[in-house]
Amino acid sequence: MSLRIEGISKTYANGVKALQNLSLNIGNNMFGLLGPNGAGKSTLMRTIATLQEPDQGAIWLDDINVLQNKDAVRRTLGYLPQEFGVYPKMSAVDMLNHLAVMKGITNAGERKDQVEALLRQTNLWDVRKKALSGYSGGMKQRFGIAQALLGKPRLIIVDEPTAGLDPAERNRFLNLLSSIGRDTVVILSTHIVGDVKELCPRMAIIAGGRVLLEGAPNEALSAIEGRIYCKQVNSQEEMAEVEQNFDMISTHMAGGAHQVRVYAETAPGEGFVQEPGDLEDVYFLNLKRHQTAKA
Ligand SMILES: Nc1ncnc2c1ncn2[C@@H]1O[C@H](COP(=O)(O)OP(=O)(O)OP(=O)(O)O)[C@@H](O)[C@H]1O
Repeated sequence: MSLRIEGISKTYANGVKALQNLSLNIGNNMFGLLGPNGAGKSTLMRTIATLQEPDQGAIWLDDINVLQNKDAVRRTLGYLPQEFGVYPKMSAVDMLNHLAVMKGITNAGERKDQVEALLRQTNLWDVRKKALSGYSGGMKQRFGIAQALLGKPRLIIVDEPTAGLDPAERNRFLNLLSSIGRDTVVILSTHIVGDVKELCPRMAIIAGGRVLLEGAPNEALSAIEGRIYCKQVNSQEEMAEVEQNFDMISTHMAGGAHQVRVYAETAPGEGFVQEPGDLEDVYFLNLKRHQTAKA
Protein backbone atom coordinates (compact mmCIF):
# COMPACT_ATOMS: atom_id res chain seq x y z
CA MET A 1 0.00 0.00 0.00
CA SER A 2 1.24 3.52 -0.66
CA LEU A 3 0.10 7.05 0.01
CA ARG A 4 1.01 9.83 -2.42
CA ILE A 5 0.52 13.42 -1.34
CA GLU A 6 0.77 15.76 -4.31
CA GLY A 7 1.11 19.53 -3.95
CA ILE A 8 -1.21 20.06 -0.99
CA SER A 9 -1.76 23.66 0.13
CA LYS A 10 -3.94 25.05 2.91
CA THR A 11 -4.36 28.64 4.02
CA TYR A 12 -6.65 29.20 7.00
CA ALA A 13 -9.17 32.04 7.08
CA ASN A 14 -6.81 34.05 9.32
CA GLY A 15 -4.16 33.97 6.57
CA VAL A 16 -1.88 31.32 8.12
CA LYS A 17 -0.33 29.20 5.36
CA ALA A 18 -0.37 25.86 7.16
CA LEU A 19 0.62 23.75 4.11
CA GLN A 20 2.47 25.07 1.10
CA ASN A 21 2.58 22.88 -1.98
CA LEU A 22 3.57 19.88 0.12
CA SER A 23 4.31 16.54 -1.57
CA LEU A 24 5.34 13.24 0.02
CA ASN A 25 5.51 9.56 -0.92
CA ILE A 26 4.76 7.21 1.93
CA GLY A 27 5.02 3.44 1.61
CA ASN A 28 4.25 0.54 3.92
CA ASN A 29 5.75 0.52 7.38
CA MET A 30 6.24 3.33 9.85
CA PHE A 31 6.76 6.83 8.45
CA GLY A 32 7.86 9.59 10.83
CA LEU A 33 6.57 13.08 10.21
CA LEU A 34 8.75 15.30 12.32
CA GLY A 35 8.27 19.03 12.83
CA PRO A 36 8.08 21.74 15.47
CA ASN A 37 4.85 23.18 16.86
CA GLY A 38 2.93 24.91 14.11
CA ALA A 39 4.75 23.07 11.29
CA GLY A 40 1.47 21.92 9.77
CA LYS A 41 1.56 18.29 10.93
CA SER A 42 -1.96 18.16 12.35
CA THR A 43 -3.36 20.01 9.34
CA LEU A 44 -1.77 17.41 7.07
CA MET A 45 -2.95 14.50 9.25
CA ARG A 46 -6.53 15.80 9.32
CA THR A 47 -6.44 16.30 5.57
CA ILE A 48 -5.27 12.73 4.92
CA ALA A 49 -7.88 11.49 7.40
CA THR A 50 -10.53 13.24 5.20
CA LEU A 51 -11.60 15.54 8.04
CA GLN A 52 -10.52 18.72 6.34
CA GLU A 53 -10.29 19.99 2.75
CA PRO A 54 -7.08 21.40 1.31
CA ASP A 55 -7.21 24.40 -1.04
CA GLN A 56 -5.14 22.60 -3.64
CA GLY A 57 -3.50 19.29 -4.38
CA ALA A 58 -4.36 15.60 -4.48
CA ILE A 59 -3.87 12.56 -2.25
CA TRP A 60 -3.81 8.98 -3.53
CA LEU A 61 -4.04 5.84 -1.42
CA ASP A 62 -2.97 3.27 -4.01
CA ASP A 63 -5.55 4.01 -6.71
CA ILE A 64 -8.11 5.65 -4.42
CA ASN A 65 -8.44 9.41 -4.90
CA VAL A 66 -8.64 10.24 -1.19
CA LEU A 67 -10.26 13.67 -1.49
CA GLN A 68 -12.95 12.39 -3.83
CA ASN A 69 -13.65 9.00 -2.20
CA LYS A 70 -13.74 9.86 1.47
CA ASP A 71 -15.93 6.89 2.43
CA ALA A 72 -13.58 4.38 0.82
CA VAL A 73 -10.66 5.89 2.75
CA ARG A 74 -12.56 6.00 6.03
CA ARG A 75 -13.30 2.27 5.74
CA THR A 76 -9.59 1.50 5.77
CA LEU A 77 -8.40 4.25 8.08
CA GLY A 78 -7.38 4.14 11.74
CA TYR A 79 -6.84 7.56 13.28
CA LEU A 80 -5.57 8.65 16.67
CA PRO A 81 -5.95 12.44 16.69
CA GLN A 82 -3.90 14.77 18.84
CA GLU A 83 -6.96 15.57 20.94
CA PHE A 84 -8.90 12.37 21.36
CA GLY A 85 -11.75 14.19 23.05
CA VAL A 86 -13.57 13.59 26.26
CA TYR A 87 -13.17 10.18 27.84
CA PRO A 88 -16.51 8.98 29.05
CA LYS A 89 -17.44 7.06 32.16
CA MET A 90 -17.89 4.06 29.86
CA SER A 91 -15.49 1.12 30.21
CA ALA A 92 -12.87 0.39 27.55
CA VAL A 93 -14.56 -2.84 26.50
CA ASP A 94 -17.98 -1.19 26.11
CA MET A 95 -16.54 1.78 24.26
CA LEU A 96 -14.55 -0.43 21.88
CA ASN A 97 -17.65 -2.50 21.20
CA HIS A 98 -19.61 0.64 20.48
CA LEU A 99 -16.91 2.01 18.16
CA ALA A 100 -16.62 -1.36 16.44
CA VAL A 101 -20.34 -1.20 15.56
CA MET A 102 -19.84 2.35 14.26
CA LYS A 103 -16.97 1.07 12.13
CA GLY A 104 -19.30 -1.47 10.57
CA ILE A 105 -18.14 -4.63 12.37
CA THR A 106 -21.68 -5.94 12.69
CA ASN A 107 -20.98 -9.62 13.24
CA ALA A 108 -21.10 -10.08 17.04
CA GLY A 109 -18.59 -12.95 17.14
CA GLU A 110 -16.07 -11.14 14.99
CA ARG A 111 -16.53 -7.99 17.06
CA LYS A 112 -15.94 -9.82 20.32
CA ASP A 113 -12.78 -11.46 18.96
CA GLN A 114 -11.36 -8.19 17.65
CA VAL A 115 -12.14 -6.23 20.80
CA GLU A 116 -10.58 -8.91 22.99
CA ALA A 117 -7.47 -9.18 20.79
CA LEU A 118 -6.99 -5.40 20.79
CA LEU A 119 -7.43 -5.11 24.56
CA ARG A 120 -4.75 -7.77 25.00
CA GLN A 121 -2.44 -6.24 22.39
CA THR A 122 -2.64 -2.84 24.07
CA ASN A 123 -2.19 -4.39 27.51
CA LEU A 124 -5.56 -3.09 28.72
CA TRP A 125 -7.21 -6.45 29.27
CA ASP A 126 -6.95 -6.31 33.07
CA VAL A 127 -8.49 -2.82 33.17
CA ARG A 128 -11.04 -3.34 30.41
CA LYS A 129 -14.00 -2.86 32.76
CA LYS A 130 -12.65 0.32 34.33
CA ALA A 131 -14.14 3.68 33.22
CA LEU A 132 -12.01 5.39 30.56
CA SER A 133 -12.27 8.67 32.45
CA GLY A 134 -10.15 7.08 35.21
CA TYR A 135 -7.36 5.95 32.87
CA SER A 136 -3.85 7.42 33.11
CA GLY A 137 -2.40 9.35 30.15
CA GLY A 138 -0.52 6.30 28.90
CA MET A 139 -3.56 4.04 29.21
CA LYS A 140 -5.65 6.58 27.32
CA GLN A 141 -3.12 6.64 24.48
CA ARG A 142 -3.05 2.83 24.37
CA PHE A 143 -6.82 2.85 24.23
CA GLY A 144 -6.51 5.40 21.43
CA ILE A 145 -4.43 2.93 19.46
CA ALA A 146 -6.86 0.09 20.20
CA GLN A 147 -9.75 2.10 18.71
CA ALA A 148 -7.57 3.13 15.74
CA LEU A 149 -6.83 -0.54 14.99
CA LEU A 150 -10.49 -1.60 14.98
CA GLY A 151 -11.52 -2.99 11.60
CA LYS A 152 -7.91 -3.86 10.66
CA PRO A 153 -7.13 -0.60 8.85
CA ARG A 154 -4.42 -0.43 6.18
CA LEU A 155 -3.72 3.26 6.80
CA ILE A 156 -3.04 4.36 10.34
CA ILE A 157 -2.41 7.93 11.44
CA VAL A 158 -1.19 8.79 14.92
CA ASP A 159 -0.79 12.47 15.73
CA GLU A 160 1.74 13.33 18.45
CA PRO A 161 0.90 10.31 20.56
CA THR A 162 3.78 10.32 23.04
CA ALA A 163 3.69 13.97 24.17
CA GLY A 164 3.15 13.99 27.91
CA LEU A 165 3.83 10.29 28.49
CA ASP A 166 6.39 9.26 31.09
CA PRO A 167 9.40 7.27 29.77
CA ALA A 168 8.01 3.85 30.71
CA GLU A 169 4.63 4.54 29.10
CA ARG A 170 6.28 6.08 26.05
CA ASN A 171 8.35 2.94 25.66
CA ARG A 172 5.29 0.74 26.01
CA PHE A 173 3.47 2.87 23.45
CA LEU A 174 6.32 2.79 20.92
CA ASN A 175 6.60 -1.00 21.28
CA LEU A 176 2.89 -1.25 20.61
CA LEU A 177 3.17 0.89 17.47
CA SER A 178 6.07 -1.21 16.21
CA SER A 179 3.93 -4.34 16.53
CA ILE A 180 1.52 -3.07 13.86
CA GLY A 181 1.74 -5.11 10.67
CA ARG A 182 4.37 -4.23 8.12
CA ASP A 183 1.86 -4.30 5.28
CA THR A 184 0.19 -1.20 6.74
CA VAL A 185 0.99 2.47 6.16
CA VAL A 186 1.56 4.01 9.58
CA ILE A 187 2.17 7.76 9.82
CA LEU A 188 3.57 8.90 13.13
CA SER A 189 3.43 12.67 13.50
CA THR A 190 5.63 13.99 16.28
CA HIS A 191 7.96 16.73 17.46
CA ILE A 192 9.98 14.17 19.43
CA VAL A 193 13.06 13.14 17.43
CA GLY A 194 13.56 9.99 19.53
CA ASP A 195 10.18 8.58 18.45
CA VAL A 196 11.27 8.68 14.81
CA LYS A 197 14.78 7.47 15.56
CA GLU A 198 13.51 4.39 17.32
CA LEU A 199 10.72 3.38 14.99
CA CYS A 200 10.76 4.80 11.50
CA PRO A 201 12.68 3.45 8.50
CA ARG A 202 11.58 6.56 6.59
CA MET A 203 10.81 10.09 7.65
CA ALA A 204 10.21 13.66 6.62
CA ILE A 205 10.97 16.88 8.45
CA ILE A 206 8.42 19.61 7.86
CA ALA A 207 8.27 23.23 8.97
CA GLY A 208 6.27 26.20 7.78
CA GLY A 209 4.04 23.82 5.82
CA ARG A 210 6.91 22.61 3.62
CA VAL A 211 9.05 19.48 3.44
CA LEU A 212 12.61 20.26 4.47
CA LEU A 213 13.94 16.71 4.17
CA GLU A 214 12.55 13.34 3.14
CA GLY A 215 14.31 10.00 3.31
CA ALA A 216 15.73 7.35 5.61
CA PRO A 217 17.11 8.49 8.98
CA ASN A 218 20.27 6.49 8.22
CA GLU A 219 20.86 8.39 4.96
CA ALA A 220 20.33 11.69 6.73
CA LEU A 221 22.85 10.63 9.37
CA SER A 222 25.41 9.60 6.73
CA ALA A 223 25.18 13.08 5.22
CA ILE A 224 26.42 14.71 8.45
CA GLU A 225 28.88 12.00 9.46
CA GLY A 226 32.28 13.37 10.51
CA ARG A 227 30.93 16.93 10.54
CA ILE A 228 29.56 17.25 14.04
CA TYR A 229 31.80 18.79 16.69
CA CYS A 230 31.19 19.52 20.34
CA LYS A 231 32.82 21.94 22.75
CA GLN A 232 32.35 22.98 26.34
CA VAL A 233 31.84 26.72 26.73
CA ASN A 234 32.31 28.48 30.03
CA SER A 235 30.77 31.91 29.51
CA GLN A 236 28.09 33.75 27.60
CA GLU A 237 30.83 35.53 25.64
CA GLU A 238 32.35 32.24 24.55
CA MET A 239 28.91 30.98 23.53
CA ALA A 240 28.27 34.14 21.50
CA GLU A 241 31.65 33.76 19.82
CA VAL A 242 30.90 30.17 18.79
CA GLU A 243 27.49 31.23 17.51
CA GLN A 244 29.01 33.99 15.43
CA ASN A 245 31.88 32.01 13.94
CA PHE A 246 30.41 28.56 13.47
CA ASP A 247 27.33 26.81 12.21
CA MET A 248 25.92 26.14 15.67
CA ILE A 249 23.30 23.40 15.87
CA SER A 250 22.33 23.25 19.50
CA THR A 251 23.42 23.70 23.09
CA HIS A 252 23.04 21.19 25.89
CA MET A 253 23.82 21.13 29.57
CA ALA A 254 26.13 18.29 30.59
CA GLY A 255 27.38 17.94 34.15
CA GLY A 256 26.36 21.55 34.88
CA ALA A 257 28.35 22.96 31.91
CA HIS A 258 27.19 24.19 28.52
CA GLN A 259 28.12 22.03 25.54
CA VAL A 260 27.69 23.45 22.07
CA ARG A 261 27.33 21.34 18.94
CA VAL A 262 28.39 22.73 15.59
CA TYR A 263 28.33 21.54 12.01
CA ALA A 264 31.67 22.00 10.20
CA GLU A 265 33.10 20.62 6.97
CA THR A 266 36.61 20.66 8.48
CA ALA A 267 37.86 20.54 12.07
CA PRO A 268 36.81 23.85 13.68
CA GLY A 269 39.87 24.11 15.94
CA GLU A 270 40.96 24.03 19.53
CA GLY A 271 38.60 22.69 22.15
CA PHE A 272 36.24 21.02 19.65
CA VAL A 273 35.86 17.25 19.73
CA GLN A 274 34.35 15.30 16.85
CA GLU A 275 31.17 13.46 17.83
CA PRO A 276 28.97 10.92 16.07
CA GLY A 277 26.01 12.64 14.41
CA ASP A 278 22.56 12.19 15.88
CA LEU A 279 19.11 12.50 14.30
CA GLU A 280 18.61 15.54 16.55
CA ASP A 281 21.52 17.20 14.74
CA VAL A 282 19.82 16.51 11.41
CA TYR A 283 16.57 17.94 12.75
CA PHE A 284 18.01 21.11 14.30
CA LEU A 285 20.27 21.72 11.30
CA ASN A 286 17.34 21.54 8.90
CA LEU A 287 15.20 23.82 11.07
CA LYS A 288 18.05 26.29 11.34
CA ARG A 289 18.61 26.36 7.58
CA HIS A 290 14.86 26.88 7.14
CA GLN A 291 14.86 29.82 9.60
CA THR A 292 17.90 31.36 7.92
CA ALA A 293 16.35 31.01 4.48
CA LYS A 294 13.17 32.71 5.74
CA ALA A 295 15.05 35.64 7.32
N1 LIG B 1 -8.37 26.09 12.43
C1 LIG B 1 -7.32 26.91 12.31
N2 LIG B 1 -7.49 28.21 12.04
C2 LIG B 1 -6.43 29.04 11.89
N3 LIG B 1 -5.16 28.67 12.01
C3 LIG B 1 -4.90 27.38 12.29
C4 LIG B 1 -5.97 26.42 12.46
N4 LIG B 1 -5.43 25.22 12.73
C5 LIG B 1 -4.10 25.39 12.72
N5 LIG B 1 -3.78 26.68 12.46
C6 LIG B 1 -2.43 27.25 12.32
O1 LIG B 1 -1.80 26.58 11.25
C7 LIG B 1 -0.43 26.33 11.54
C8 LIG B 1 -0.18 24.83 11.48
O2 LIG B 1 -0.87 24.21 12.57
P1 LIG B 1 -0.89 22.64 12.85
O3 LIG B 1 -1.73 22.41 14.05
O4 LIG B 1 -1.24 21.95 11.59
O5 LIG B 1 0.64 22.37 13.16
P2 LIG B 1 1.33 21.21 14.00
O6 LIG B 1 2.62 20.95 13.30
O7 LIG B 1 0.40 20.09 14.19
O8 LIG B 1 1.62 21.95 15.35
P3 LIG B 1 1.29 21.50 16.88
O9 LIG B 1 2.34 20.52 17.23
O10 LIG B 1 1.45 22.81 17.61
O11 LIG B 1 -0.10 20.98 16.88
C9 LIG B 1 -0.17 26.95 12.90
O12 LIG B 1 0.36 28.23 12.69
C10 LIG B 1 -1.56 27.00 13.53
O13 LIG B 1 -1.64 28.06 14.44
